[in-house]
Amino acid sequence: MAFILVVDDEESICFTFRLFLEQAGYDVQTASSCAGALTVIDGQTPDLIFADIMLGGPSGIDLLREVRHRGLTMPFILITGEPSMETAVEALALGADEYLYKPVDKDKLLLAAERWLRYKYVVDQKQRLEREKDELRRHLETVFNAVPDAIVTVSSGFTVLSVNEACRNILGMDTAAAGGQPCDKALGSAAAECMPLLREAVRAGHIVQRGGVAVQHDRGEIIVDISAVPLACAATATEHSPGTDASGGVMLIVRDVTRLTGLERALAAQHIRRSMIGRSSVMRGVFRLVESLADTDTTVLVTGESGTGKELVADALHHSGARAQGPFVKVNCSALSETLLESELFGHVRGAFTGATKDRTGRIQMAHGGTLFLDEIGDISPSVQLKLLRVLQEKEIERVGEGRPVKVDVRVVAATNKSLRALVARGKFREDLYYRLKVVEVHLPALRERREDIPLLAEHFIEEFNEHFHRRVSGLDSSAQQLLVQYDWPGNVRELRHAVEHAFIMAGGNVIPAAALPAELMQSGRFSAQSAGTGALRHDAPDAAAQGAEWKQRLSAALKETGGNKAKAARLLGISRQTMYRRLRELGM
Ligand SMILES: Nc1ncnc2c1ncn2[C@@H]1O[C@H](COP(=O)(O)OP(=O)(O)OP(=O)(O)O)[C@@H](O)[C@H]1O
Repeated sequence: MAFILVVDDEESICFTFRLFLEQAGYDVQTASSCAGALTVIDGQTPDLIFADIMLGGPSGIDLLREVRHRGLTMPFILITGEPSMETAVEALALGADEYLYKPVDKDKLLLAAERWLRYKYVVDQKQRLEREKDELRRHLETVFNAVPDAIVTVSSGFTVLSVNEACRNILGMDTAAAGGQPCDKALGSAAAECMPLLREAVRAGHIVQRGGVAVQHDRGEIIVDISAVPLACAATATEHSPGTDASGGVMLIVRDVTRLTGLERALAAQHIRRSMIGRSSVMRGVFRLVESLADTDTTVLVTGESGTGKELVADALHHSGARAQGPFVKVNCSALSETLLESELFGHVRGAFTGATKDRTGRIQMAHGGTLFLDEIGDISPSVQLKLLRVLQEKEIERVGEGRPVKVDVRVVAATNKSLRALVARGKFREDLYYRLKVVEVHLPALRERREDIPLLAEHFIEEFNEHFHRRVSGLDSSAQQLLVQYDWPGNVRELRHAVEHAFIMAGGNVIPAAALPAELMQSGRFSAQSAGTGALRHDAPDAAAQGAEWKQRLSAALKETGGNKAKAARLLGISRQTMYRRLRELGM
């Protein structure tokens, strides 16, 4: 409720004014002198004052002067019985809002009260909004200066409007002098990287970003992510809305990611070393090479015998590099016929050939923004070779049956266990494609060339199986380890993994004995070449009985594991079904 003070030395006026105003719903106090009025004001600030000029002592004008002197801005209405030009002028000059002549009737009084209280409400609201706006501006300024990213607002004519504190550290800017300067001058050495993005954002009217940009700085080189955001875009937070009017200027945001990049590199290296096991110097060299290639877009050819980990290398190159967020698409080139491979890789349009009932996106296009892994690349036909060459040279594809090329952004990693050089020599593989693929070659050595990695790999697989089968196998006994290290591993790490899985399942206890290993390994050790070939037991050997018992144990374990399924048990033991039946017969099982 509005509070009104009425000041008059005539008691009857105070009484009637109070009556009329209270009836209209106002809270009213009266005073008969200037001093009395000031006592009321000290207790509670009125929203409106009506004061007679003549108060029989200090006048209403003195009261007005004191009120304004105290910085109070409420409407002040002077009332006089003897209007004079001079007092009216003085009153208005001192800040009186209205000058009323007696007699003041009810309507005149209420009209004045209502008008001036409404005016006061509007003025109060405006002042409150301005205070809030000031507070918000101060708050934003604090945030603007506290954010760790360098922020520069730039007019559409590329003049610096404002900069925050972080610009000093990240861009080496003189933040006090930057406002009003041409942007390229204020940005100094960062201008070469930032200006094209600012221009593009103004031109296109949408956010333009670039990551991992190296900027020279007095602290040396730093790596930054740069975004240029049209201010209209920032205001409406409509990211990537093409066509936004950028005439309001652009905001440049520069984030120092030097430390982050270092951490990412360390994480990437960790990823590679965790997924790929090996301590031999040759494998350490492979890891170093893979780490250094992860962040590049270079085409990589991974070579090595089957099972040496070529796919793991492709996977590590993708997942520890800049394309990790993009797709990793694998194509096994030897698994498909020429036509199928072509449409699998490049896609096709409906009706391109019999059976092409609808449009299909090829794997290369699916890998856009990521990595395409072409396994068994040595097996592709001459026509696919030619098309692939175009992908590597032009970075574009053409779907089968469509004459229109489409741009693609893929990193190609190819793998082969064949000698592409020999295929080139025999005219089976295009030389130009060979060199395009082999920009960098990662060669994986056969397992027999790095026997020191075998115990480590076996341990790694046992841990994996422990987790998978919920067991606690602690490792291999020394003879089993010896067998693993001596064996030649024609199937390389894949074969080792299968052998350890086999032994893990066969072994009843917590330590894996040599007897639990697959037949081929046993044969390479204690069984004769003849038995290795036929799978027959050597009853003439001095330890035939022991071997028989061992086999009995292995066969029962395998049958138990497979729920009595002999075919599966034979597979588990690495022997043919016929051998399995023969052994069961021989051992009376
Ligand atoms: N260094 C390694 N550390 C751990 N596991 C490995 C390593 N190398 C290979 N492997 C494992 O061996 C198996 C075969 O690996 P991968 O498929 O990568 O080989 P490849 O060379 O691509 O084989 P292929 O030529 O037959 O396609 C996989 O189970 C893989 O996890």
